[in-house]
Amino acid sequence: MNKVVLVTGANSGIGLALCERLLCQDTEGLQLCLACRNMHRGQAARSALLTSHPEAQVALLQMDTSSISSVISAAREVRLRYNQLDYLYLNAGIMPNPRFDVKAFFKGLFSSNVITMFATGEGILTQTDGVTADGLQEVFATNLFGHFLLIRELEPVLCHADQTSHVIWTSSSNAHRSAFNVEDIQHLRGIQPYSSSKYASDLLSLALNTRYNQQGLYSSVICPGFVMTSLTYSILPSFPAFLWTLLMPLFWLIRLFTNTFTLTPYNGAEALFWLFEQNPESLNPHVKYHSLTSGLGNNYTQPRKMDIDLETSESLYEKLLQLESEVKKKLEEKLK
Ligand SMILES: NC(=O)C1=CN([C@@H]2O[C@H](COP(=O)(O)OP(=O)(O)OC[C@H]3O[C@@H](n4cnc5c(N)ncnc54)[C@H](OP(=O)(O)O)[C@@H]3O)[C@@H](O)[C@H]2O)C=CC1
Ligand SMILES: CC(C)=CCC[C@@H](C)[C@H]1CC[C@H]2C3=C(CC[C@]12C)[C@@]1(C)CCC(=O)C[C@@H]1CC3
Repeated sequence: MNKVVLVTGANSGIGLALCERLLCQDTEGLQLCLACRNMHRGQAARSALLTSHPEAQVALLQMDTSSISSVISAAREVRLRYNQLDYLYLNAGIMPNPRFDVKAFFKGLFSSNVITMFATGEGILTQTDGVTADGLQEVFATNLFGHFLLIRELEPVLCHADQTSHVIWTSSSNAHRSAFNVEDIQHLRGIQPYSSSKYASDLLSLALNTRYNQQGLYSSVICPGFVMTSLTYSILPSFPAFLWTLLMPLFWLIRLFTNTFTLTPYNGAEALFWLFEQNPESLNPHVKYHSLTSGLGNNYTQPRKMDIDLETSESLYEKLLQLESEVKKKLEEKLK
């Protein structure tokens, strides 16, 4: 039986590396669906995958996770194309207008917190958020809410009594409880929308397991480590990509102290790939699976307990359900 795998944000970075790794492992038994907001970039990714795996079944799906109508019509298309979805990788993500606090970085360098700072980016990154056409905070809509809506819309192909399906979130070590407020789930009143959205995905994953395990749907979260992709290049915009490459020897050195410097999309996709091979029923809903790379360059996956609780995860879920019904009502009124 072919396994059907849908990946959001599949046209670059960690998402594309995951697709490449999945096809290397099993070209013929997979039906890959690349969900991309930009079809030109999606086509380029599909062509690159088919060049190295000409026999593979790779489909494209247009979806902008920040747009309610786009997610709803993409989900409708998925329901038409497939009877069952085995894996749903929720990987698309943004960190817009990042601000790198140089002063805090140098202060952190000479503190006992230096390893945590390199592993999580804690205390040195803030962002300025935008607002989507639907009136939602952009980071929340793209990284979390669009994906939540997608799961809800895909229930008929994800929930089967006799078969399990696995939803896998690309979260982050930058997901901090301190950045999240259940009274402000969109992070309207803060300067760390990225961290808030990733913490919310950790909470949401737990709530999904509570509500859906009996229907065969399981959810897990991973952290890819620090990976050089367009998302990280944008952190220092005046720093061209080739300068980042020049820093590689320094990063390899840092890797001797923190195995979270996975650096390449291939390494970053380790935990995503590892989860593909696991029985979802055997996984712990309270842990995050980290992609790690040792000083010698060996990849492995390690589970680490998350700083989350059931009560907050349930409150978040209720608020997401409420927002879902509000946005759907608005959409219906618009279509009338
Ligand atoms: N790089 C790192 O160090 C880390 C990354 N992560 C997470 O990994 C995930 C992948 O990021 P990474 O590979 O690093 O970065 P990339 O920028 O390379 O990949 C992000 C992907 O998400 C897509 N995307 C962005 N916005 C939308 C949208 N509105 N609708 C649909 N797709 C969208 C992008 O598409 P497009 O090409 O059109 O922009 C792209 O394919 C993200 O969730 C990120 O938060 C987590 C921890 C560390
Ligand atoms: C010498 C030098 C220029 C070091 C780079 C320092 C920082 C730019 C990086 C150190 C740790 C990195 C990190 C991220 C971004 C870049 C750093 C702050 C993330 C926040 C990127 C997005 C994530 O989801 C988690 C990453 C954690 C580590």
